[in-house]
Amino acid sequence: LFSSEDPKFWSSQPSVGVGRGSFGWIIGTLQSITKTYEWAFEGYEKFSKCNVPYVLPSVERGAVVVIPPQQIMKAYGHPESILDMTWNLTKLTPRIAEDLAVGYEKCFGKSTGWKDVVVWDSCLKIVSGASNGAFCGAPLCRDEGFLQDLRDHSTYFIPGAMAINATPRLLQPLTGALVGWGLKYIVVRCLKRCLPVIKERLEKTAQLKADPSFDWTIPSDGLQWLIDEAYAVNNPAQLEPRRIAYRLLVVNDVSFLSTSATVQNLLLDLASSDPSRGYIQALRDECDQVLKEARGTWTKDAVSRLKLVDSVIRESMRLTPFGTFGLPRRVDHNIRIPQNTNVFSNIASRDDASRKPKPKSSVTLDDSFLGFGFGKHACPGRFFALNEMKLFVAYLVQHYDIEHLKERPKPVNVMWYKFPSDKATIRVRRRQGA
Ligand code: HEM
Repeated sequence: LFSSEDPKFWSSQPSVGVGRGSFGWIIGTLQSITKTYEWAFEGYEKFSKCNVPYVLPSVERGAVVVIPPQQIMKAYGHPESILDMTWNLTKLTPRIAEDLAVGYEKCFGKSTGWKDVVVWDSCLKIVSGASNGAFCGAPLCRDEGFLQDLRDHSTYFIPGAMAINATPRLLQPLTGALVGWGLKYIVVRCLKRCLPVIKERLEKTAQLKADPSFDWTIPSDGLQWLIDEAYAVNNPAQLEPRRIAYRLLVVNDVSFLSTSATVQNLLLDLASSDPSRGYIQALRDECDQVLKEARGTWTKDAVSRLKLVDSVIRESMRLTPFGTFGLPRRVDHNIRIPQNTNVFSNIASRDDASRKPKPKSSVTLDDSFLGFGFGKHACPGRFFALNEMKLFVAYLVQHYDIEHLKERPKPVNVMWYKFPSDKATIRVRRRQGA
């Protein structure tokens, strides 16, 4: 049950969610499936506000220590890397804008009459197409079968990992095998579609390297950068098509589910915002103005001028983060917390309004906004993600009207995750002349 071998440590710490008596921890661990969200607020009020760490039972990770916001800087260190794709946003931005438009037209339609759309499903479809425009380009990014396989892989992978973590250690080989078989089946489907494209890329790259006059324009996308990187390390094994395909899968797994979840929250926040505040119109005005100044084409510079859009994304991420807790780390030196203890940070319940923060971009990491994590392992894809999300918002407000939602559908809190409500719908219509 405990992730540390030192039961004395746990019983001596302030805690939330632990019942009384000998079975207190066991009951708490089971209750954590549905009560973690509630406990986050209790723990924040009782301990975090006074700068005191506390412990919490968790079915997925055993007992965890929750670090108070004041100690996050010290505990998590400083960021180390940003992804190569960030440096290439100049090339990628117009393509992402184009693929977003394709996705919107498929999911939200072109009719000026009102249409019901399922928010989560649409966000997954639009984001998977646009992200893969940057990751591997056409034809794969327009291959609906391949995109569906990628979506299946990511949506199976995360609950699968949670199921393995939540299983008692003795039974983990069994859950691991079950989850692994399911994933293997999806991987085979993905490979069937993408291996021929990867092999063709590799052949053309090799031909161009052997003969610089070979007539081929080198694509500018993540797949090509993976191939270039494989050449750069001078190890033929890295050029194995399957290995490259797995890397493409991993990039998709870490990226488009988080991006889709964030934009679906944003859509629901906008749709349910008080119409008299005019948020949507203000965003539309900013996007129209910036696009006009950029002479009708979305470039990296133009996107960087969308300040209001950026603030709206940051605020929506603050209001509904991807999880109640996050940034899991394992203690590897026995300092004041025993070795192997799991450490978490509270994301959902933070009293930032009282700190009067200055306006900051969503990609600026600070200890009062943990949407992209913090420290050494903060999200290296955040610049890419923000660029894509801003374009997502721009296309939405410039091309569609959104009917006001009286009540904002809530995410489903399971353990420390917030799963998007997959049935939530909104009504949209294409704007006249858009
Ligand atoms: C809105 C979209 C996204 C959100 C909210 C998000 C959030 C996060 C968070 C919270 C972490 C963990 C940070 C920590 O533990 O301190 C993370 C890690 C990571 N993210 Fe993202 N992410 C997003 C998009 C992306 C994209 C588009 C990519 C790649 C193209 C990406 C690649 C990664 C990678 C590789 C890591 C692991 C970093 C490490 O362990 O050092 N993410 N992300």
